[in-house]
Amino acid sequence: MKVAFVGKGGSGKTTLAALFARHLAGQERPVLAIDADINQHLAVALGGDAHALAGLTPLGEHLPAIKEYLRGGNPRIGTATQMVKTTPPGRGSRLVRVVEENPVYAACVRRLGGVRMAATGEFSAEDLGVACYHSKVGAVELLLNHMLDGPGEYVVVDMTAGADSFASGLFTRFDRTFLVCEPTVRSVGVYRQYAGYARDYGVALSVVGNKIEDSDDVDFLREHVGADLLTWVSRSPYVRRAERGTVAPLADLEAANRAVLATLAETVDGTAQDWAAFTRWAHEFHRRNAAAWANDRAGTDLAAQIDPDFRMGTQVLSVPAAVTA
Ligand SMILES: Nc1ncnc2c1ncn2[C@@H]1O[C@H](COP(=O)(O)OP(=O)(O)OP(=O)(O)O)[C@@H](O)[C@H]1O
Repeated sequence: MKVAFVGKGGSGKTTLAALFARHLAGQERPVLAIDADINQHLAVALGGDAHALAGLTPLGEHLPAIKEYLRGGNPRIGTATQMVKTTPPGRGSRLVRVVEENPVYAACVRRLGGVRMAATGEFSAEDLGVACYHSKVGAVELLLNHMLDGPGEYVVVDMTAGADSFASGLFTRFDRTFLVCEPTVRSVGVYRQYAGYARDYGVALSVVGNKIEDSDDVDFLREHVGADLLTWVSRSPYVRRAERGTVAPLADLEAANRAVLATLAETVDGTAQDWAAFTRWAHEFHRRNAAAWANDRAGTDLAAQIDPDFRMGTQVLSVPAAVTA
């Protein structure tokens, strides 16, 4: 399942993405965290030191080699020792799993705070002008396009702030997008913008309130975000200590905030169950459809016999009223 954290700059995307990835890793679930934020702070939020980012080979700087590998080629990514050693079974689109051995991961993925992570790379002078930062994000988009992630496997992406996160198609690649929202007019303003795009492009969006101090904060979010408000994280002394360089075990996070991480995981898994239900429906539909054709009964209202529609996140997939030629 692919999960994005988006929201206004400083709202807490990186903090919550890191906590969520640590929560999943702590439960031995396969997870890959990716820092696709212009401000690359995920490594430190996971518990890496100030030089942690420097130890990561950036995905964004190896786009051509990653492209070549995913096409079935045998490129050099990172150092020579990290080159793929086997010849692929012919050219064509190569798929990757959340956890596997491949030259892209060997070069670009490192374990930090118990979490496997990769990063697009820092914004640099070359990113100004013609080649913008989003060319770096292209490497993540490509990787996600080729990713086979089943239920129970997670890719957690810390996206760049505000409207910039929908300047590339990456924002449409997620099974669930968590919009981190402080109880402020500006943070809610970013939600409104994002909600419009989410509706237009079928993005499953949930709002996670952050830095909540009292019931007024919750009421404010409820008023402005309505049913999209999934849950909220309180202003946290644990996070404050982490900000000063002490990333303590997740067990030390306040219980209510730990419960929020479980809610996020359940929400993501709920999306997976919806897909599983849809897949079962689709198989049944095709089985009956094939049987109807075999018996020359095309035109029977098979779909209606199974189930009229399937709810998936915020979308309802309408099933055709009748099976016709
Ligand atoms: N629940 C919380 N309680 C206390 N402080 C928090 C909480 N969430 C985030 N913060 C603090 O808010 C600041 C911004 O958080 P963070 O860097 O995660 O935001 P961001 O949205 O990723 O920012 P950017 O847009 O710069 O990438 C940090 O100092 C972080 O420690």
